[in-house]
Amino acid sequence: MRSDRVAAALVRLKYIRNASDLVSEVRKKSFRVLSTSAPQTLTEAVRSKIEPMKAQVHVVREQFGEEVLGTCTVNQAYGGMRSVKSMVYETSLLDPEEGIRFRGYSIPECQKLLPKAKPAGEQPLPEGLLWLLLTGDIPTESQVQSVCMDLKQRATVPEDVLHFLDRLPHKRLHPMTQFTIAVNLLQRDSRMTEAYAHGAAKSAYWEHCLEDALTLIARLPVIAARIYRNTFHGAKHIPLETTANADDMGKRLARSLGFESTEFDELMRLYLVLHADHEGGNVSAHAVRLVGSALSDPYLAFAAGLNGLAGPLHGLANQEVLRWLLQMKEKLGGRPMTTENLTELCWQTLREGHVIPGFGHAVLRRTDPRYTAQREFALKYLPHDEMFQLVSKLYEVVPQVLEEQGKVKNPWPNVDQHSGVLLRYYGLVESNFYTVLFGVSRAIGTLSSLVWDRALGLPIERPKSVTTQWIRDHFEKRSVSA
Ligand SMILES: CC(=O)SCCNC(=O)CCNC(=O)[C@H](O)C(C)(C)COP(=O)(O)OP(=O)(O)OC[C@H]1O[C@@H](n2cnc3c(N)ncnc32)[C@H](O)[C@@H]1OP(=O)(O)O
Ligand SMILES: O=C([O-])CC(=O)C(=O)O
Repeated sequence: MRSDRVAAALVRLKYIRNASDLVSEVRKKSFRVLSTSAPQTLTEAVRSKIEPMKAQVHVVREQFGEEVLGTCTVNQAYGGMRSVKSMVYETSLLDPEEGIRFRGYSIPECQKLLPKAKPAGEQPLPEGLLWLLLTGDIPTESQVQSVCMDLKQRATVPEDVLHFLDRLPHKRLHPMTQFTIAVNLLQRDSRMTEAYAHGAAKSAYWEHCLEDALTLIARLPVIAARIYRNTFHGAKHIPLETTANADDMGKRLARSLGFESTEFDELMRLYLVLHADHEGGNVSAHAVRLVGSALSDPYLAFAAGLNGLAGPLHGLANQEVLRWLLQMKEKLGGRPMTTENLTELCWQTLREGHVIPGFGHAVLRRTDPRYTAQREFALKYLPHDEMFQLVSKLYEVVPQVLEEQGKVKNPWPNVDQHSGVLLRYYGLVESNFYTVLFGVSRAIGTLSSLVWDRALGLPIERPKSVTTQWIRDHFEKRSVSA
């Protein structure tokens, strides 16, 4: 009965043609309005999706609201809640075997379908991914151009914030610490916080959140470049004129860091796309969701995500990988990169009680497709690079070592195993900085998702915790009464 009423309402709203369409529409990955004219701005496009999506959520909750989505065993509660299905996150979904899909599209599909830089770009523009994540649609060329222009206009950071960053003790503060300081400083510009203070309606939060998200995403390359040049290049900043004709985020990032090659522009585009989103449960995405659920604005929420990304088991692993690879080369001395020599050095790492960085994953059970995409880039542009050859050889060696060790659930490489050698090849050798680049990209996914959290009016997150004593009492009582 309830679903009949829902169907009738949806027919009235033109989301479906008749009640029998309801079930098939619910099964589709996105709920599209039947007749639309293509919106030109991102805000209009998101707006056009909100009511249909709310209707879809409504239908799903009506139909399946009391079904069990996942269970949580005592071991899972102690074990980082691994594979407990207890969140809904719309922008991407991770399959353990296949890897990430952004709004249903795999990485190779995104590389094929998303618009490229004119005239000869081959990698997808991050602005296109942003449109896809926010709306669920592959954008047209002109839609992507509108996002490029919008972000370019927003890509300025107040002088006093830059000067504050200039005065930080760069040699003593990790670039990720400088990065979170910067994002917190920018928080004073939050439109969402301002709107909340002026009594904005809950139904309008998403739009303020989107405003903040776009401004923050646009500003992050400027901040990243400032930190990079302050920390590693004696505060010699790249003049603004140099980036004036950089019309997309990838190129702007490359140029403001101080790199001039079009190949590096392409690498930055690819990098920003690959690292953007990895469903909702990873540390950075979950931190953004959690903090945002208290209605902390996107700046505060994203700063929390960055702090999570800065951990060595998560985003910082890319820094650790490059260090480990360089140590490995040093330990090899002049010896060749044979299977035997590399196997021995991997065992040495394990015997010292360390993880092998860039291998393993909490969810993936095969080679990360983000690794594969970077490997393809390397095969095209730097096949003879010695460090790439080391990474290639480790692809053969490490999984065997980890299998033999016997405790790792996934012996295959993840995204972080590959990024450093690409950056290093083009001269970005300062591995301490790598996670900042990861953070610039992660904003695209986590903030898109945050906009949807507000659009759907998700409540404050508050799972129930229990104590070890509670678990004992609960299950002991149960076995007595059985
Ligand atoms: C962008 C990203 O965040 S991708 C991940 C980046 N992180 C890394 O590359 C760091 C190296 N990898 C790891 O530490 C892990 O594989 C993680 C953190 C990614 C996943 O952790 P988990 O889900 O707990 O992995 P898993 O269930 O396979 O762990 C089982 C055991 O194998 C160990 N293990 C997992 N990966 C590795 C590895 N690469 N090298 C050595 N041991 C490992 C774990 O430490 C754990 O040991 P313990 O039982 O003594 O505590
Ligand atoms: O999914 C995870 O847990 C970690 C990861 O690869 C990411 O966040 O990119």
